[in-house]
Amino acid sequence: GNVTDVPCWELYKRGVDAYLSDDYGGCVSNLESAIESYRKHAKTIQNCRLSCHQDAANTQPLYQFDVEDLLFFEKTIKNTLCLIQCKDDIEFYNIDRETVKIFESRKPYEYLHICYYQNKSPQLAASAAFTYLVSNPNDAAMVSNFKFYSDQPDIKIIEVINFEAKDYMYLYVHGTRAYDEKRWDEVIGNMEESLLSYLQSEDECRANCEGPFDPGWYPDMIPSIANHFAHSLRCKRKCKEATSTLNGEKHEDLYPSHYNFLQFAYFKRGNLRAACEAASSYLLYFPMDENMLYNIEYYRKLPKAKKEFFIPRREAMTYYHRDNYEKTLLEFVFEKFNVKTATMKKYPALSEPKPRARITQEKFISKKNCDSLLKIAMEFAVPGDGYRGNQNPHSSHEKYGGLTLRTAIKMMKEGSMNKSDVDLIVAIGDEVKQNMVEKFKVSHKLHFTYTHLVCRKAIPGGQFNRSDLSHEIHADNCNIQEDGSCPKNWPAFTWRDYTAILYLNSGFSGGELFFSSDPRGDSIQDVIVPKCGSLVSFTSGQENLHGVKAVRNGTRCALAIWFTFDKDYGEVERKQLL
Ligand SMILES: O=C(O)CCC(=O)C(=O)O
Ligand SMILES: [Fe+2]
Repeated sequence: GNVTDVPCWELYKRGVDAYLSDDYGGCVSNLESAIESYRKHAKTIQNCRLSCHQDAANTQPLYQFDVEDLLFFEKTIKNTLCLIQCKDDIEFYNIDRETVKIFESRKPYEYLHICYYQNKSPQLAASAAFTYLVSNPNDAAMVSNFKFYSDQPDIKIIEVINFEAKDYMYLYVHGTRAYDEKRWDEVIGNMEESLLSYLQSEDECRANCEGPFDPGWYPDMIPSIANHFAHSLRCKRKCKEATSTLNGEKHEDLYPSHYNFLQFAYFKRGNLRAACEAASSYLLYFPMDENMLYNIEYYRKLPKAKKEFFIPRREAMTYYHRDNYEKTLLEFVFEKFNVKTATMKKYPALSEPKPRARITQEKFISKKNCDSLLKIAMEFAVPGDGYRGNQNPHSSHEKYGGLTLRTAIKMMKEGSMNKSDVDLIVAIGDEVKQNMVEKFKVSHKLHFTYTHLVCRKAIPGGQFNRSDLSHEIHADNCNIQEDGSCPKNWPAFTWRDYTAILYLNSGFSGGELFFSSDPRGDSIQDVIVPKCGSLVSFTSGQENLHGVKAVRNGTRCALAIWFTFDKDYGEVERKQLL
C-alpha cells in the first residue's frame, strides 16, 4: 500500500511478520516504509505542535491585563484551536507512546539489518546495525552483529552510515573539520546552521512529549493539569541527552560548544561583536571556563570593543533559562510532587500486620477456568493495553498483549465481548481478593485497583542471544533506585498495597517470576515457574522486588490484580458493573 495511508505501526507489524515468516523482501519493504511513514507523520505532528505554540504565543490577548493566569488559559485554548485546525488540514492521528518508543529506540533496525543481509545487501545491513547501535550502544547482540559485518570483506566500513542522523550531526562534524583546517567562514556557516538544526531537533523531540496521558483515575482539574505537565516534562528532559549524542558518543556540551567554535571563527574573520556575543553565550554555560574568561578579557581590551558586545545571544539565553528552570522544577516534582499529593489528601495511616510477605498457592483455579481466561486473552488482548506510565516492560523479543478490565467492559458495551467473559474475570478476581484478605489477615477494607489479563509472546529468532528480562526488576508501588532506596512517588503506582498474579498456562520456556533482595538481581530469592492455577500473592512494596525472566519460546499468560487500601484509587470500572 501507499506509505501515506497505512499507519506506521501497521507497516512495522507487517515488516516484523514478514521477518518471522522468512520473507526478507517483504520485511525490507515494509520496515523501510514504516520508518519513512513514522518520520513523515512524526514530523507533521511535531510541526503542528511547534507552530501552534508559536501562533498562540503571538496572537493579541483578548484582554489588556493578565489576571489569575487567564492569559495562560487563553493561550492554551488558542493553541488547542490551532491543533484542531492542523488536525483537519492533514490526516492527523496520534501516534501512541508505545509506537513512538519503538521507532525512537530504532527497533525496526533490529530486524531490518537481518533482512538486508538475507536480501544480499550487506552494506545496508551494516548501516542498519550501526543505526541501531547509535541509540542502543550497550546492546551486546548488536555489538557482535556489527563486528561480524565489519569483518566481512565486501563491506566498506567508511561507507557505513547512520540512517537516522540529523542535519546538525553532519554540520557539526563539518564545522569542527573546517575549524581544524582554519577555514573560518566555513566554521561560521556550518556551526550557525548546526545550532539552528540542533535546537530544532531538540524541539521536535520535545514536541513528541506532548501526547495523550492516561493518569488511570479521575483527578480534579488542577491536579490533572499538573500530572500531565509533570509527565510531559519528564519526557522532554530526556531529549537533551538524545540530541547530544553524535554517532553513539555522548557530547554533554554539544550545544554550548558551538559558541566556542563560533567565537574564535568570528574573531578570526574580524567580526568582534559576534565573537564577543558567542563568547558570552558560552560563558553562560561554563562561567568558570578559564580559556573563555581569558578570551573575554582579551576582547574587552581591544580598542573596538564596546560594552554591549558582551551580552549572550538571545537563543542561548532562552535555552539556558529554560534548561535551568525545568531542571529545578523537575527536581521539585521528584521531591515533593506525586500523584498522592496531587489529590490533596493524606495517605491513610496503616499499621497493617503483614505476616508473610509472599505466598504461592497451586491449583487456585481449575483447568477449565484457566482455559476460559486464556481464550479471552487470545481473542481480545490488545497490544500494549494496560502498560501505562513507565512500567512498560517491552522487550523487542516479546509481544505483549493485554486486556484491562476497563477495556473488557468497553468491549462488552460495544457488543464485541460476552458478558459471561467479563463476569468470569470479575468472579475470579473476587476469589483472589477473598483469599488475599484471609491469607494476609487483612483487617482494613481492601479495594481492587487494577485488573490486567496479560500475555507475553516470544518472537522466534535464533539470531538473538537474549540477555534481557521480560520484565525488569521492580517494586509494584515505588521506584526502585540503584542504591536500593525506593521512593514512593510518581510515576510508580504508589497506592498499590497488595499484588496477586494468577498464572494461566505452562508450555512456554523461560518466563519464571523471581524475587530478588536487590535491584540488580544479584541475590535471587524465590523462582516461581508459572503453571495453570498457580497464584502468587505478595505485598506491593520494596520488600518484594521482582521480575520476569525472558520468555524464550511460546506464550505466557497471567491475570494480574492489584489491591489498595485507598478507596479513592478503587477500580472505577468494577463499581460501574454493580
Ligand atoms: O507476570 C508476572 O509474573 C509479574 C508481572 C509483574 O511483575 C507486573 O506486572 O508488575
Ligand atoms: Fe510487578
